[in-house]
Amino acid sequence: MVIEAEKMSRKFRQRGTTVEAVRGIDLHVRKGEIFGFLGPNGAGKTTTVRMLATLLAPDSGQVSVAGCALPKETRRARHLIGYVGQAGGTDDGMPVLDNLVLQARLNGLGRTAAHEQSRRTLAALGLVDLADRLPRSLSGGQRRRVALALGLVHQPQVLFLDEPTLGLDPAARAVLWEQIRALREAGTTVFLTTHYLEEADALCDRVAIIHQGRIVASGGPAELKRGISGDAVTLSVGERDGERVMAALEHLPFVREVREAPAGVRVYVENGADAIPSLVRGLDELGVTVQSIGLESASLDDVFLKHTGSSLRMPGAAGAESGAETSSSYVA
Ligand SMILES: Nc1ncnc2c1ncn2[C@@H]1O[C@H](COP(=O)(O)OP(=O)(O)OP(=O)(O)O)[C@@H](O)[C@H]1O
Repeated sequence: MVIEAEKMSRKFRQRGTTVEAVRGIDLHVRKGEIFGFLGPNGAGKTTTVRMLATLLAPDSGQVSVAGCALPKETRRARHLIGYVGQAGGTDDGMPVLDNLVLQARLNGLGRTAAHEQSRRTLAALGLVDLADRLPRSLSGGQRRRVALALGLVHQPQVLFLDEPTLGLDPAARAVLWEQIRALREAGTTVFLTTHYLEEADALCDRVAIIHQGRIVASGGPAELKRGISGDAVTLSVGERDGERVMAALEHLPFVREVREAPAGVRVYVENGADAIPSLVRGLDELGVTVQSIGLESASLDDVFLKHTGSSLRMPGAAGAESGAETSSSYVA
């Protein structure tokens, strides 16, 4: 394992109150995989990634990264890992190339090696044209790619990325995903935090889901979704009828589970297409009008929902995103 954490915890004390940001988590990340750490705002993602990247000391627990036991071997570990925080870490008053050279020098490379490695990294990420630009003049997507270059310039074995695509449009996000996949092909282990379900699903070999400082599920995205199995049918029935509908549908023999959803209910069944006519008939008998019906395969959000009781997709929630997963909707 390239990253191992056992019972890692961290509290913060602020103005007389204590926040248990990370509550005794275990992590095992294999060499050469993209490992996603998925959770909503405030779940403990940044605190965890900063502890693994030697930037914050845990209160308790055992941590080893790239074969270095922390905190004992922090200095050695720092040469073997790269870290890209949410702020990106660029010096805005310095051209992109100089930023990289400085970063390489800080990581112990000599002057010539630092220049060579900086140019090589810019070329690998398609950033050669930006070498003389100041970071503040770049687009959001370009800045993220420069931040990635800074994390990579000393050729780390393990790269930590804290919300690498936060706020980027889908096209810029897709470019970064390709670059992160290319790192995996080259043997780099990538540990990234995200609150985008789609990102965890599409990019990561394995994920851990964190909620209120605890890991509630972990495994490959497909494996986690198989644990849910079947389809999810979303029925919009208006808030007034939600509870009555839940009670009625729970009793149907082919229904595995019913949960509250925005403006309606979400029903878990083996085969959604087969179930929809019976669900609509059942509601019709109750005198409930169905405004719309959505059919999806179980998603990582369903995994999140199962383990936490809330959805990352609820309106206004951290992970809410539109059109992230393929779904078909019918208006009844
Ligand atoms: N330096 C600090 N002082 C006090 N509380 C902190 C500090 N850092 C984090 N916290 C608290 O710890 C909890 C976890 O925060 P953390 O930043 O790790 O979450 P996160 O999952 O990364 O969230 P986000 O997606 O918003 O970045 C939150 O309640 C946060 O307010």
